[in-house]
Amino acid sequence: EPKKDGKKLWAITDFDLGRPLGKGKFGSVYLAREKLSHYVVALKVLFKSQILSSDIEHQVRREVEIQCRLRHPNILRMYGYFHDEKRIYLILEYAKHGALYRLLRLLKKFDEKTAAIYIRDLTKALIYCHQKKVIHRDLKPENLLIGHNWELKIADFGWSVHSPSSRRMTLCGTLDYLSPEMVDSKPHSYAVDIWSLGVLCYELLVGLPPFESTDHSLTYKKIRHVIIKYPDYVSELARDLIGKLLVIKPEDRLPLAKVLKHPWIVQNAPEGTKPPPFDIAEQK
Ligand SMILES: Clc1ccc(CN2CCN(c3c(Br)cnc4[nH]c(-c5ccc(CN6CCOCC6)cc5)nc34)CC2)cc1
Repeated sequence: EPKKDGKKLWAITDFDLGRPLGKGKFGSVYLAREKLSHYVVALKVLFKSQILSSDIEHQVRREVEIQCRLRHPNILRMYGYFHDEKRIYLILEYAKHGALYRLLRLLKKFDEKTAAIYIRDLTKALIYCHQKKVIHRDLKPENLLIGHNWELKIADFGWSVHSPSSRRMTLCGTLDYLSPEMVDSKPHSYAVDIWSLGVLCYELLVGLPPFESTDHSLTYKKIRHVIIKYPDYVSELARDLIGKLLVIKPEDRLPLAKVLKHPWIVQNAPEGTKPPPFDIAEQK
């Protein structure tokens, strides 16, 4: 079979294509099965024309080079990639239970034990990323998928970069997860992922991100001054952890290693506890 420096050269003819799993601006993701092994994957198909016209070729290249190198139970695997005349194909791990934001919308919010297990696992994945000098920069429920054991997987490294970076990012996604230094387009580092972890922790417990508001300038203001309101059901320990992550000065944010030792995590997500299964009805 065709090979290039030892690696198998994939082609679309190696796969049976299944149902679309979702559509994005630059392409779609399909369920797919490798013909010989019957291995099920998610095939992200991107259109070269769209990528070139939106000048995000460097972003796609970085997504591939970064995600192919990362091997962690809480990071979605990229097994390989190939292209033809019109399209680029990314061969990704298939996450059986879809995106976390869908589960969050269905359940409204998670109990403190479930949220703590998710935050514990994401913290471990971020420690691994930072050791590999990768900043994710876009941690939010839309980019978190759920595997067959209900474990969280960080996906979509399209916005990740090698640290340190001051790349201006065109604000296309939600502002809710932007850290103060990114809002002010200052050079940013690993600490932006620690900030996002704090935003995510709040959103898992409350169902809405902490700085959400109708108009952008108000969201920016709330981020810059860390204006947070907690519903009374959020425990003191959870508030304490979130308060140590959502800190203006990047260097003052709680280091990831200390997150794993925080009493809210230790008490609610002791080592070995696994995420609960959810019997979400298969809505057609
Ligand atoms: Cl170019 C582009 C196109 C689309 C998207 C948005 N998604 C990004 C994540 N995609 C998935 C990836 Br990558 C890997 N594994 C997946 N698994 C799923 C998935 C799995 C199951 C469902 C349906 N279930 C219905 C019942 O409840 C549970 C969910 C829906 C989606 N989506 C993905 C799906 C598409 C991002 C970029």
